[in-house]
Amino acid sequence: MDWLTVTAARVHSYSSSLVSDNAIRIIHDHRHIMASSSTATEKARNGRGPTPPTLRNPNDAPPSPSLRATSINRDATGARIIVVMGVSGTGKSTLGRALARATHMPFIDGDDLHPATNVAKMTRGEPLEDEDRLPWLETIRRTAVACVLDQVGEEAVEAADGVRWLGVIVACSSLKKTYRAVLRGEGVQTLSLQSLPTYVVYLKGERDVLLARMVHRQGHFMKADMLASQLDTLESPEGEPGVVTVTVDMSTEEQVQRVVQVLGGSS
Ligand SMILES: Nc1ncnc2c1ncn2[C@@H]1O[C@H](COP(=O)(O)OP(=O)(O)OP(=O)(O)O)[C@@H](O)[C@H]1O
Ligand SMILES: O=C(O)[C@H](O)[C@@H](O)[C@H](O)[C@H](O)CO
Repeated sequence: MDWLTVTAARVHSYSSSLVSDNAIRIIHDHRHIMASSSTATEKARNGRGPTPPTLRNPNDAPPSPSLRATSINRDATGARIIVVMGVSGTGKSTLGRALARATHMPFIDGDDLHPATNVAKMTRGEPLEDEDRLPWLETIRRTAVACVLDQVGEEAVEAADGVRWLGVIVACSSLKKTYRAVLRGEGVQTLSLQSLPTYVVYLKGERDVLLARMVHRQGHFMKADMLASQLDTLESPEGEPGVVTVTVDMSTEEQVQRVVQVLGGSS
């Protein structure tokens, strides 16, 4: 078995006990997306076709210092989770995807991990409560950790800012301080990586702007009349460690630039 297979098998066995099938699908989708984006970057850089990804056998000699700095080692040193948070309609999915493109990190949309019962409840216009959100938040943390484990030993692709970003971007409302604690790994049982550093990008916006966006948004289960409960539930993360605030009146590009400026290179 090569290292890729070992990694995939480990993630699968890890995931099967702690992470849903949907999460496994998302991780595998990311592998595909990352492979495509690496290929595109490679082609753009040297005008040639793709080169196979560099996969390291864990029994090989330790990597040179320069390689160690640009790949996730077996303890996932250098990797981090970046959570994009805010109430409904702030642009978490939009910014999360844009950040993933800019940094070549994989992206997990927390909405894709809601159990059907949560989606049904929100579709009926009923706000979620702590007991609905806590198991979902644990699933998000475990999926993010599994996604990082899946990258162990792989070289990160250099982003336009020259930084090789390691880890995963997650979009999740993360409305309360206790929810963010779960996303940071507090009290969540995982097989490893309890200390994977977690940063928060806070999308901050005024009610009127968000309401206008939600009213105009088509085909989404979360309707505009849910905004009030979202804002009532929100506990601002400002003042907590590792938080970058961006406002919803900034363009997505400006938001990406701000996050890259603050978090680029730090881990
Ligand atoms: N920076 C921005 N400027 C203007 N419009 C934006 C910006 N970011 C996102 N939008 C728009 O706002 C709407 C909500 O964006 P998005 O779905 O990404 O938000 P969200 O926080 O993920 O929402 P939800 O949590 O309800 O799924 C979309 O129509 C999107 O195109
Ligand atoms: O914590 C929550 O109440 C949920 O995460 C919501 O925020 C929705 O999932 C999201 O807004 C989708 O529209």
